[in-house]
Amino acid sequence: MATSSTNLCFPSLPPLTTSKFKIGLCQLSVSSDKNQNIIHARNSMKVAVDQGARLVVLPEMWNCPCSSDYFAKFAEDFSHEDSSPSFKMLSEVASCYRITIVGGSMPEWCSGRLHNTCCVFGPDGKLKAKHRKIHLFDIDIPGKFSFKESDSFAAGEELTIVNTEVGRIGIGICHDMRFPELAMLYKEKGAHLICYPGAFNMSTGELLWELVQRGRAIDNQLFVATCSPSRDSAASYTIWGHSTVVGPFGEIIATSGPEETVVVAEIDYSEIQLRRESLPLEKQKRSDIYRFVDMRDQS
Ligand SMILES: O=C(O)CCC(=O)C(=O)O
Repeated sequence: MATSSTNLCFPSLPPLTTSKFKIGLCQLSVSSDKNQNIIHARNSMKVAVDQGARLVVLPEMWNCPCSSDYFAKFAEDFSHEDSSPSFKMLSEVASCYRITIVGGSMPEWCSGRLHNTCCVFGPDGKLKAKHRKIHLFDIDIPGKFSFKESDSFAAGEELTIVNTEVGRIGIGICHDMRFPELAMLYKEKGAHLICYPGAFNMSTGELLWELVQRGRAIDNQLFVATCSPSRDSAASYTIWGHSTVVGPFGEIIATSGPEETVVVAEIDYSEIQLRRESLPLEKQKRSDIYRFVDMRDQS
């Protein structure tokens, strides 16, 4: 089968002994041929690994066009690995190169429902975590843009934070990034990094994509990484692109344009401690005066 990989393996990499490692973001072009998308993702991950990436992140909907015409047709049931070629390929690539993969997102069938799901694999090829998108993207900007993700998918119900060989990682998918509460909870639970596979569009991308991820990073003084599909200007849902790594001071460590590319950047978790020491937001918080009261109860 075209996704076979045995001759591409690396010898096993030594365990991470410092707080530094390289992350690879595979900003992929996605077609309406699922097999082609799988081969393409595999090849792109090899490019990231060849540049030293120990953690590879894929885009939201890397194996399926971002369109309700395709989600159900392309969905896989991950509980049957043999009938889930996308899941199988991610597991093989993780074990073959001994890397951690945050596997973007894919449409998943489970108990008759469709979810927008991210699978995280460890260097042994085993599934470490599965995040189902919690906040579905329903938007209507009259005359400009409308999309109703909840017509296709059921929302996930759980946070996903996972210990990996490359730190403690919180997972969100695209619109999940707009909700600061989720990132705050990940910070509280000890995340070093939050990965958001995403696919912002042309109506929100330019203004908000970078702003939102920098906001999540600086509020919580941790690393944020986003990975998007590349832009296809002819597609019905035109994607913004610009996969990015942000540091705990809100600084852009690496980013891309809209085109297909692999971004590889170094993350140094010791920066988190430094930033938190020099600007101790945690100590400065006034939890004694923050009250989220529903004002309707006061009237
Ligand atoms: O929040 C946005 O502006 C875009 C979100 C999105 O594209 C998505 O969740 O798929």
